[in-house]
Amino acid sequence: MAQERGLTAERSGLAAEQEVVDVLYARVDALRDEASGRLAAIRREGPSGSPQNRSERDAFATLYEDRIAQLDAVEDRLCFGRLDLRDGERFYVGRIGLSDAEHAPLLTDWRAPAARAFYSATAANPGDVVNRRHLTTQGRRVVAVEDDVLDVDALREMGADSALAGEGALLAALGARRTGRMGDIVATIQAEQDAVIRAPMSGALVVQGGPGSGKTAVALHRAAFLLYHHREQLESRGVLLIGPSRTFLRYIDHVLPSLGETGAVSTTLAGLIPGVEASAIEPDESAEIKGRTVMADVIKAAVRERQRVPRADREIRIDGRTVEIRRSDIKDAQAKARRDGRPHNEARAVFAKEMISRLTRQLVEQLEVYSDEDRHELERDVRDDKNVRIAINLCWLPVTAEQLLRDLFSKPHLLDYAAARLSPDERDLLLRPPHAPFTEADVPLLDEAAELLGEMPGGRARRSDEPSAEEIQYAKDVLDTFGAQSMIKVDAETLASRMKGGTTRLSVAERASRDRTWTYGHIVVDEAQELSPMAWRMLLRRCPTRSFTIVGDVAQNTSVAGTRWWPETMDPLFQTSWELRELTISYRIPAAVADAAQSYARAARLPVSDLRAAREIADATCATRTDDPVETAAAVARRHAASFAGAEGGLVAVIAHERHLSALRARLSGTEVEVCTARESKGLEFDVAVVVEPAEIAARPGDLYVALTRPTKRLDIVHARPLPEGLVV
Ligand SMILES: Nc1ncnc2c1ncn2[C@@H]1O[C@H](COP(=O)(O)OP(=O)(O)OP(=O)(O)O)[C@@H](O)[C@H]1O
Repeated sequence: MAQERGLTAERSGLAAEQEVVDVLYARVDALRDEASGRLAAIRREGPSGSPQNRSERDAFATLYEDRIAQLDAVEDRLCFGRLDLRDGERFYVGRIGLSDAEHAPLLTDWRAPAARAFYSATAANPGDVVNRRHLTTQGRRVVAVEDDVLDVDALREMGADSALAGEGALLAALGARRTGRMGDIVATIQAEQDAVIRAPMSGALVVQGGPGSGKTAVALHRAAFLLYHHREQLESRGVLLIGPSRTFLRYIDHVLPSLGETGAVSTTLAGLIPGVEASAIEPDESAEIKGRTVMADVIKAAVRERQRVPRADREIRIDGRTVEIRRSDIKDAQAKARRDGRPHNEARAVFAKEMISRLTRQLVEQLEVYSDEDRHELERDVRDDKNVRIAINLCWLPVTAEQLLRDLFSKPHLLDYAAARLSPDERDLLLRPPHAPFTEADVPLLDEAAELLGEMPGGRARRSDEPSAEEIQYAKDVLDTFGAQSMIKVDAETLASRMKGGTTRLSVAERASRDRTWTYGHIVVDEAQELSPMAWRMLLRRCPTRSFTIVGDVAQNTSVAGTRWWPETMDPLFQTSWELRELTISYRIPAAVADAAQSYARAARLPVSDLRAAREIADATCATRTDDPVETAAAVARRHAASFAGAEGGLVAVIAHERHLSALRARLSGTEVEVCTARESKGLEFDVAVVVEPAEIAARPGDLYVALTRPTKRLDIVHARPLPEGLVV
């Protein structure tokens, strides 16, 4: 355990803590200097030596760069806590673990087992902790200390200061103006959140919680926690984080680096298929059909349709001789190719080889050829014959996933064949022009198709950037020789990949994002209630160990194909290997906003979780009835934005039905006010949310529940029509 050594132990208060914090920053500076020195030395050597030497140097340079970036990222609030234990031990908790030059511990990583008590000890259940101290820093300066005395008697016996402090650090964090970028909560993680973050990695952990209960924050901290504790297992495969939109990913993209982690790949579902753009919007009705599990069979049938048997036998001429393309041969060759188990495009080679061999046999019989040499020559002739190639292609058509889907949804006869289990009306809903752009609901179908089709002939056969066993062993030897393992914390497989990448810096994230078939060590899914059964299939393929963290709120579901009840979705996917946890406190919305939103949600029969707000704020809700909601909403938003124009800033959003967006944007141009739909606001938060005409947004009740729960300080409702039932402000 990181006992305080060489640091002033007895004095409390700002000055003493400043001394401790100074030592910690000095240590970070020293480590950064050391890494920079080593990096400079490598760079000084320049591009000399053998290619092997050069790629080793490049790999180490990358690792030192990563280390420097990691030390830079922990600059803000490096140390935020102190624990005093019953036996007199004391240690500090921070973003990373640090030891002094003699290896004596100085700072305990927040993810280490020893730091757990910092988050989980309570007055009712203090364990060994007598006092928990929160340190608030600005830059490198300690500006406040605040104690949670967990065992007052023990503290008195120790003769220490017993002044009680409240939840200042948490409330200060919650009350801070929003910047449009999510921050980490490492200094103020609450006990129920900590239990989720530190839960075991195996199986699926589903976290249900109302708006603002910290699901996103917890999911990100859990990713960092798992990467820390299972580094060997996770670093080479990476952790995948799935978010609902690119805007959302931008909103959260600072959090993991601030926790010192770069091993996670953040993307949307569409981002999992390199090169696919899925930006088109489609009606809910067709999106819902595309999300159903039956679509897996539809895609399978569409692929199978590319393996055709002509109506009749036919003859073709090869070098003046006639051979017969027989239906029976085609059927046998197809059966052989299917038995092979490879995806359609790759199994084509088996089919073609078998057909060529059968056609050659016909020629051998006609010509009465006996020598192997002549037989091979005939086989070559058959293989190179254009008519044979065409005939084979017609019976086993190679196709890309994109083309398969375009054909399926634009050719009624194909859809009738492949989707016979859908009703004629449902099939009509799926029809669209051949060059219509892809939608989000197409993405899992494209993935399903790509899985069944495999690489096109002539496509990439294997992942050439993956290191072999020998290359990994070599990397292990290099690590041992350089003795750098402890400083740069890298596993041999990662180093081997980087060496193999030569001068190109290929991180796990980069390799994974280029490869549709990449499988991850763990997957974190945010806003998971939105995913359709087909989307879940897509994600399961990417994590064969089925190690998932799934966070969401069924009451905020805005997707017709999404989840309304977790067991219904999770049981078929994970059988008994999943567990449900709940978060019950909202750290975002003030109490009055929580009451209004929940009362509406209950009236609309949404499956709401119980939610207590962590804060009460006066005048947190307001409703204005007006004949012109757009004009009034713009005026209200402008007024709030003007009040934030001072030094501290603050974010204002107007959330409205899509049809008002352009009018609102026109009225608010030149201001910083965000204008968006309820769905676009999903997962985001603002100091003030102005919700325009709730009755319109409530066409889908989950949309309105999302819109009402975005503000951290104030909800302004502007309406002409009566408010939906249950919405009382
Ligand atoms: N323990 C905490 N300390 C400080 N801030 C916290 C804590 N937990 C959550 N927050 C803050 O509360 C806000 C809401 O958190 P978050 O976005 O993770 O909630 P959510 O449950 O994902 O919400 P939604 O369901 O609306 O997407 C964020 O600003 C987050 O930083």
